[in-house]
Formats: sequence, structure tokens, C-alpha cells
Amino acid sequence: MKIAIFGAGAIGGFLGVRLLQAGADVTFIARGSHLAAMREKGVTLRSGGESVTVRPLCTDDPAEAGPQDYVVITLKAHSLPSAAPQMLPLLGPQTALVTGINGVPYWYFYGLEGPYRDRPVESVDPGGKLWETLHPSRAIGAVLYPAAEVVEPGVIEHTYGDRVTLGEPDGSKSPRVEALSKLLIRAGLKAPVRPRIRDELWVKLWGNLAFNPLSALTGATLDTLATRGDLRAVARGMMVEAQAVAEALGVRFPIDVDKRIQGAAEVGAHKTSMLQDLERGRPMEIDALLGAVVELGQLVGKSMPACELVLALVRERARQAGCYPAASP
Ligand SMILES: NC(=O)C1=CN([C@@H]2O[C@H](COP(=O)(O)OP(=O)(O)OC[C@H]3O[C@@H](n4cnc5c(N)ncnc54)[C@H](OP(=O)(O)O)[C@@H]3O)[C@@H](O)[C@H]2O)C=CC1
Ligand SMILES: CC(C)(CO)C(=O)C(=O)O
Repeated sequence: MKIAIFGAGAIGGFLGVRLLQAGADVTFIARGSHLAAMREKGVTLRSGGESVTVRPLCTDDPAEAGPQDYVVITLKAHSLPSAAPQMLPLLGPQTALVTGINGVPYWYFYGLEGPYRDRPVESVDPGGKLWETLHPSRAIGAVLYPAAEVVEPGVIEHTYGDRVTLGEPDGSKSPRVEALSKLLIRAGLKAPVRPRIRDELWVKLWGNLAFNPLSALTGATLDTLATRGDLRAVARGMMVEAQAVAEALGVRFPIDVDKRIQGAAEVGAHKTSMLQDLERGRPMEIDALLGAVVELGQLVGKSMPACELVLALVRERARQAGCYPAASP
């Protein structure tokens, strides 16, 4: 089975090494010093006190890999629009795109019964270009629960978690999603296939949309944001607004908001990826995690004062740090 990991950084590198160990023919698509180190010294994954180094094809030229069975997309959300055209050499007639990116995916409304069926999501797919280039019929949804970090070029540290939840946008148990699940399980991961992947996406996004921007604005870690009364109340207010939007779109939450907040508290003194990106002067995933949710709220006519306020603040905080496009009109 041929698999390309497009954006083989932290989480992609972790998945790529595990898939390679399970016997897949894996290509790492990366760039910069991380790519150079992987090419020179191989890819090293540290996990559970063990370290393994593998030597897959590592390249910044997808044409070197050619058509794949799967392309696992583990870019940061803001990198996808510019990267999409580079994926074309990887796409054969049946190639599936496994979207591991956090937040609202570009294919969200693909085949979704209701008034918004087949509508692109502007916040993550400006002008619907992704919809055209990477047709959603190729998409398999994936919610990535593990945590990983590139601790130095070529070296990935897996810190916790082993679940990757998969689902077809239409809810079917397709042969392609079943085969991917079996391979990930063989790679030592939990990889359930869910009929309502959007529900699963929202459960993770529910925390990200609140805790990530609040952490960037305050510098606080998850435990503080989820347990200190005043901060918890701000996060909860955002999450209640988002829940109303999601439910208006047909989403069914399997847990209540306080249970979800408790889950974030249990992650502990963890800096969210958005705070880490801010501290490193890297672009922040604001539009995929919160901008898109506010867009969906406007679509369904739900008021989101807390989310809109935090969105305005975190966008400006990011602009000031050079981590977000210049002020848009
Ligand atoms: N890290 C984690 O623990 C988790 C991350 N996620 C989500 O997964 C996604 C990826 O996150 P993460 O792995 O942390 O991000 P990383 O930045 O570590 O990985 C993305 C990689 O893609 C590279 N890249 C960007 N554009 C291109 C391109 N055009 N061609 C080749 N390589 C490219 C980046 O290079 P460069 O550095 O030069 O930009 C980087 O190495 C995000 O949506 C994140 O929210 C979800 C769960 C956990
Ligand atoms: C750790 C967690 C769950 C915080 O929301 C996350 O997904 C992130 O940091 O992006």
C-alpha cells in the first residue's frame, strides 16, 4: 500500500513511522531543515521511552513518489491552500485524501443533506479552490488524538495518545476506509471507523476553538484555562455558542460541555499548539479552529458574541506577532 504523508512534521511524522513499521510503502513530503535532516540521518521517532530510526523516501517533490493509494494530509490548516496544487502528482484515479488537519475541513458540507449541501467553507477554502483541486469525493475524515512534536530537525517526540478516528463524509464503511483502519491498527494505533465523523470532529474542535485562542491570548496552559473560574467561564461561553451552531447543522454531541472541559483539564499543564506556534513566531491556525466556526454561525443565524470577541482579539494578537495575514478588510 503506497501512502504519502504530506506535511511530515510532528503528527505526520509520527503516523508515517508507525505506518512504515506496519509494512506500508510510505513517502514523507516535507521541506526545509527538517527534510534535510530526515534525508541525511533518517527519521527518528521517540515514543514511550523507545527510539526508532527509519529511512523512507523523504522529498519536497511529490512527483518523485507518484500516484498513491492514500495521501495523509498533516499540514497546518493555513498551509493547505498553497500546497494543494503540489499534491496533484500523488493523485491517481482512486487516491484517497486523509485529512488530519485540526478544525473545520474544506469538505465539511460535501454530500451533507440540508440547505448547505456541497457548499465550500470560505474560511478554510478561499474561493472554493481546494474543492476544485482536491475534490471532496477523495476525502476521508480523520480526527488525530495523539500529540507529537518535532524536537529537532529529523526527530519527532510522541508525547501521548494513540487514537485516530476515521470516517467517510457520507458515513459509509467503504473498503478504502476499512483498509486504512486495519493498517493503522496493525501499526499499533486505535483506528475506529465512525458513521458520523462530523460529530467526532466537533468534539475535538469544541475544545480547540476555545482553549487554543485563549491560551494564545493569556499564555496559560490547558489546566489553568479549564479550571480557573473566570477563564473556564469564558471558554464555556464560547463552547456553548459553538454547540448551538453545530446542533443547527445536525451534529449530535455525545457528551456535555462540562465533561468536555474536564477532558481538557486532564491533559494538564499543556501549551496548546496555537500558543506554541505564537511563541515560535509561526502562523497560527485561527481560521480553521475559530474563524470557520464563526462563519458557520453566521450561516445558520446563531449569535456568537464570545467567539466573535475572542476571534477579533486573537487575530490582532497574531498579526502583532507576525503570525497572521495583515489586517483583512
Ligand atoms: N502536533 C500535534 O500533536 C497535533 C497536531 N494536530 C494537527 O495536525 C496538523 C499538523 O500539525 P503539526 O504536525 O503539529 O504541524 P507541523 O508544522 O509539525 O507539520 C507540518 C509540516 O508540513 C510542512 N509543510 C508545510 N507546507 C509544506 C509544503 N508545501 N510542502 C512540504 N511540507 C510542507 C511544515 O514545514 P514548515 O515547518 O517549514 O512550515 C511542517 O514540517 C495541524 O492541523 C494540527 O492542529 C492534531 C493533533 C495533534
Ligand atoms: C492539546 C489540544 C487538545 C488542546 O486543545 C490540541 O488539540 C492542540 O493543542 O491543538
